[in-house]
Amino acid sequence: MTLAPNQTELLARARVDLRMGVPIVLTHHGRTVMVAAAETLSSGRLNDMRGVGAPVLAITPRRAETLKARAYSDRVARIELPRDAGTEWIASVADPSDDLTRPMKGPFRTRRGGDDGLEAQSIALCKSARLLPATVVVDVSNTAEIAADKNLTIVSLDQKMIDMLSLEPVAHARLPLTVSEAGRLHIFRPDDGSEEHYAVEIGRPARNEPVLARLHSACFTGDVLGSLKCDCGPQLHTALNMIGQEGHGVLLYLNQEGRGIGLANKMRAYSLQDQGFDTVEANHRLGFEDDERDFRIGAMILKSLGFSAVRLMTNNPRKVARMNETGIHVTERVPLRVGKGAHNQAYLATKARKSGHLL
Ligand SMILES: Nc1nc2c(ncn2[C@@H]2O[C@H](COP(=O)(O)OP(=O)(O)OP(=O)(O)O)[C@@H](O)[C@H]2O)c(=O)[nH]1
Ligand SMILES: [Zn+2]
Repeated sequence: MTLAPNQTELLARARVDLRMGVPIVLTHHGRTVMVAAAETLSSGRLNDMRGVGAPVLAITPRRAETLKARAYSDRVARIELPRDAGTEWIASVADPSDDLTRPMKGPFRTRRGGDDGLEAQSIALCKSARLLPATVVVDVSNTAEIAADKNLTIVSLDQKMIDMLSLEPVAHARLPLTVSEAGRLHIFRPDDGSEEHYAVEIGRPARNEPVLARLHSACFTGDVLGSLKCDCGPQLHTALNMIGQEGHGVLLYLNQEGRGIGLANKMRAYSLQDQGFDTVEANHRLGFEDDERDFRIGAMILKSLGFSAVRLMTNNPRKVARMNETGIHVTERVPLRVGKGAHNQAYLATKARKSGHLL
């Protein structure tokens, strides 16, 4: 046991720094870089980073494709920052909101060859901080001096990243609901400092039988505001009703807003959808994959509650596949087709066509 923060804890700290616009330092196998999130970097700090060396703007291959920039790698594209490029230039490359009104972005000089591991890691950090997936990265020669002098968070990635997230149950209490008075809400806290997730248990489902279950991803707009752009609100309430009628079951409310990109990025995606792009194209233009969710979280919560088999309420075959792969046996898929209307018809059709959802 040591007082000093470990790698997971330093990464949590680094995510907050990036959100606040404070650069961080990443090291791996003798290479050291300073990293800032494109979205939050100020002009003053950009100038400071230029004093260290020649920065690149790291973006995802998805975003590079939209910008017609060569990625030379399947994990990251590194655009050389022109001498006169300021934060406005960086924002216009990272953020697609004005792509249509300013179609002539570029041409871009991208770096080829060399080690791009830290650039790729920096983008993964931005994604987990729910920021736009774009970073300004500069190689640093005098690590100790820079970090000690400026008090920046330094994270060494030499140790293999522990991909095995773990979640702890922190509290639960009785919660009578409209659909059933026998409700109980459980809170689970990930050990990497990310958002907590919830399980609504109704009745006292037997642990040795397949439980009627829903893995619901947070949708503030649909679940809370009653947005007509998606089917989330009706799916949430129908699932709770079905479990209530059966008398036993569990609904996981996973804080993976916007298929894991966060609400701010989802609103950026909605704005692109208003410009004519569909839900998948909008994610790609922003630099994200179609779906950035980690469904292992759902499986871990189910296991922690003592379940090993589910009758899963979903139209998404990926959820079924991921549950089976992560040790939760799906004995039956229970369709959940509700909430179709004029505003979300095209959205649901795109999910069926491009993401394999069952209509
Ligand atoms: N990025 C993005 N996310 C969206 C959009 N519309 C809805 N979402 C999010 O999509 C997720 C929908 O989650 P779910 O309903 O659990 O999942 P699903 O993949 O549709 O599968 P099932 O509902 O189980 O059939 C929520 O996190 C919403 O916030 C969109 O246009 N773009
Ligand atoms: Zn929704």
